[in-house]
Amino acid sequence: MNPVKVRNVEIGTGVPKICVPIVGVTKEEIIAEAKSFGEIPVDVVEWRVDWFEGVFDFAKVEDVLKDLREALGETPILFTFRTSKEGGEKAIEAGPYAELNKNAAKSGYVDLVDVEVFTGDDIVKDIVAAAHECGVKVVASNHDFDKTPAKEEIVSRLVKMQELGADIPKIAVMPTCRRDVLTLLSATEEMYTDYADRPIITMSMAGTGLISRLCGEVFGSALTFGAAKKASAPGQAAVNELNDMLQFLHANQGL
Ligand SMILES: O=C1C[C@@](O)(C(=O)O)C[C@@H](O)[C@@H]1O
Repeated sequence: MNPVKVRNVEIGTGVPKICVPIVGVTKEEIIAEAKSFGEIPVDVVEWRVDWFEGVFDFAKVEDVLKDLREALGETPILFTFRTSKEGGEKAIEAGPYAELNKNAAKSGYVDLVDVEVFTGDDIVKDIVAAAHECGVKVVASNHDFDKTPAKEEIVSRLVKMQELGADIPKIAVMPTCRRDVLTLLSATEEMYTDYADRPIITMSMAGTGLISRLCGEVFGSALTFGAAKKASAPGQAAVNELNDMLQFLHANQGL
């Protein structure tokens, strides 16, 4: 297992890292939210740029990124355009999607970019190469907001992300019953133990799946999303409580 180091944060060792999403619409909202993070335990900030009103004008995106970087100091920034196909706010064609992510990586303001693995293998490889050229890490992702695929399917998607060169494979799935949560955890354990040579991120969404956002240290998920103001997906707990739970589980691993 090779941890991924972004700024001063090591993803893949010890307590799962906490990522807090920003889902503001205007520049003012986005920067105000970033400035409010001073007191809370945040390892990584995700800017969900698909919520931003100026997302299709890169000059506006870069203008926000510059101020975000200033507001966040050394906290790593994960740049994410979540497409409407995978639960995000807006649709985008593959070409502009690739351009946006490559421009974000080139801007020098972001540390990680999220790339949806089902955008297409060639485009994913192209974004990965461009990001790596700028020293930016890639989180490959996949989301199913309706159901939980079979364990073998979850593992094979995570393996595919790894093969395409992503630094951190990630999958979020919706449980339709309690057993689905076990399927996600079992897939996580299998990927972590048998296939992964890098950190992975997994979660089962909504209240039923919340347990999966707490126990990553046991089953092998290296990072978990918590909410500061507004959650970006169902099942994200408040970040202070989330941190307490992670610390509790970590402190008692030696029992
Ligand atoms: O991929 C993810 C995970 C997520 O969907 C969640 O369930 O916490 C939240 C998104 O903002 C993020 O990009």
